[in-house]
Amino acid sequence: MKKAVFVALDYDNQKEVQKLLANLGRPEETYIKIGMELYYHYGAGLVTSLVKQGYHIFLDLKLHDIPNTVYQAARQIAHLGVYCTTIHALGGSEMITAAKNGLKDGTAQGSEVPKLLAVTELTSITAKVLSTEQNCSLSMPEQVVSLAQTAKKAGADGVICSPLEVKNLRKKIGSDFLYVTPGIRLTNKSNDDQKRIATPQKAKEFGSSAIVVGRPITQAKNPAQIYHEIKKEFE
Ligand SMILES: O=C(O)c1cc(=O)[nH]c(=O)n1[C@@H]1O[C@H](COP(=O)(O)O)[C@@H](O)[C@H]1O
Repeated sequence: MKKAVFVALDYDNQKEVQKLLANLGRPEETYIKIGMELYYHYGAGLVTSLVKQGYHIFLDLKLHDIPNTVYQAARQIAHLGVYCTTIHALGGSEMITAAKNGLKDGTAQGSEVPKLLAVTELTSITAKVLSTEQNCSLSMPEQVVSLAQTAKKAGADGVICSPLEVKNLRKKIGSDFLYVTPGIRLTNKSNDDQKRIATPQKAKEFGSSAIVVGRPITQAKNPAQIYHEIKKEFE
C-alpha cells in the first residue's frame, strides 16, 4: 500500500465532495475514503464514477454479519473496483475469511483484489469502555494485538487501529501487514469523538502504513492547504 493520506469524505452532499476534490490534486495521486454517510445517500454509482476518474477509493462500510452475508456483500464491493474496504475483526475468523473470498471472487480477471482491512477497536473506544461495556479482560493494546492476530490468520491484509498501537503491532504481528490509522488530530485540543489520537508526525514515527483524516481537513477554513500540509508531514 502506498504511504497515503486517505481523506475521509464524510459529507452528505456530492457538491461539497466535488468542491474539495477539485483542489486536492490529480485523481491518480489522490486517496479518498467513502464511508456510510455518503454511500447510503448516493450508493454505488458515486463510487464507480470516482473510480473511473482515477481516484483510489477506500470504501469503508465496516461489514459485520454472518459469513455468507459478508461473502456476498464483499463480492459486490469487489465489482466496484475499489482499492480497499473494511470489516469488523470482532465478526470472527470465519467471517473475515468469507470477506476475503468474496473480494477475490468478485474481482475481474487481471484486476487487483481490494485490500481487506479489519477494524480492531474503534478509535472512539477508551480502555474504560473496553473493560466496562465490552467486558473485555485484556488491556487495549492486548485486545488490539489479539484481534490483529485473528485478522491476519484469517486472511486480512491489514487492520485499522490507532497510531498509538502501531509500534507494538509491528513488533508482535510483523511488518508484512498493513496498519491503517484514523484518529488523526493536528493538536491535542480538538478530539471531537476520537479518543486514541495522534498527530500525522507521530503516526509516521509509530509506523502507520497510511492515515485516515476527516474533519481536520473537511472542516478547515482551507481544506486543500491543510491536506497538503498533512501529506508533507506524513509522507
Ligand atoms: O474504519 C475507519 O475508517 C475508522 C475506524 C476507526 O476506528 N475510527 C475512525 O475514525 N474511522 C473512520 O475514520 C474517519 C475519521 O474521521 P475524523 O475523526 O473526522 O478524522 C471517519 O470516517 C471514521 O469513520
